[in-house]
Amino acid sequence: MAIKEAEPIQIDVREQFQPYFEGDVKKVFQVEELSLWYGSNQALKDISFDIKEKQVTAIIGPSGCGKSTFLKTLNRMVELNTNVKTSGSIVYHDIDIFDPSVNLVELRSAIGMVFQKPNPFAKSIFDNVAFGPKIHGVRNKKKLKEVVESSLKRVGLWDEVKDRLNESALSLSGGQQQRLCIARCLAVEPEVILMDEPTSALDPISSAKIEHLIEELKELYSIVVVTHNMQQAARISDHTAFFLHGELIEYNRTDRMFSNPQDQRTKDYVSGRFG
Ligand SMILES: Nc1ncnc2c1ncn2[C@@H]1O[C@H](COP(=O)(O)OP(=O)(O)OP(=O)(O)O)[C@@H](O)[C@H]1O
Repeated sequence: MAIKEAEPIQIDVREQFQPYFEGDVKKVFQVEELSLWYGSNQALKDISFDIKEKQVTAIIGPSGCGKSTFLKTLNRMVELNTNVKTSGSIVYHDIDIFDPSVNLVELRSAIGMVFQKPNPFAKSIFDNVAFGPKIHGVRNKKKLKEVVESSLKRVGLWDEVKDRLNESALSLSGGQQQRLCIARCLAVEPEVILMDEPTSALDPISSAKIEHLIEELKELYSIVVVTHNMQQAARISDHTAFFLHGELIEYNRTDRMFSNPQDQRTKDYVSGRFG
């Protein structure tokens, strides 16, 4: 009788030890020696780190340390301020975003942004979401309706607003307005979403909804979120970057950053000793 060869046992080591296999997570941004000045005031100093694809990266640090500036540099919105100068590079996939050939409208739709204070346009709920696609040339009404519906569904707002799409967006609650702003951002099919303290103007229940949404969205998008709230960073992010006085002090997996920070200044900040 022929002896049957034993089937090799398939153990997916990567799955079991996922957290230790970070090397093959793709990068969406490679930030190299980035510095930025507003006039003569240097707000970012020699920042270098990679931002991973389809993960949530939190930017933390005390007020004035350069978090928002860094975030707005990732899609060059910071240049809407006058007298901004940068050095170093940010490579988005394989494109240097500072290259003069980069189309800023395209860059900013690929890398969308959501702000601290919900800022819907004084237009209907429908028109807020349809705005971006219209600007990008979508004229077909059926297509626009589809985009509006799918974007509102993705942020969990559809059931709440489907019967009042023509009402003003300003009639929504703060938390609903923030989800609408996220839907507006998703409607132009970005790849990256930058969020600048997206819950700090919201009540705890609305904040929890946004946090939950961020967790869902990272399946499809790379998310970079500035937050003052350390518990929030610990809850929602995979990686955390700690900034201080315009410098990147430490960048690590969030669990390690909070359980075993390498730099004394990070230790002090995450334990609430300053900031
Ligand atoms: N438009 C601007 N013009 C000149 N200086 C600016 C401008 N925006 C920010 N700065 C300066 O750049 C530095 C970093 O500011 P930034 O807003 O990025 O910090 P932050 O960490 O996001 O602060 P916060 O948590 O208070 O929002 C600060 O010194 C700030 O005064």
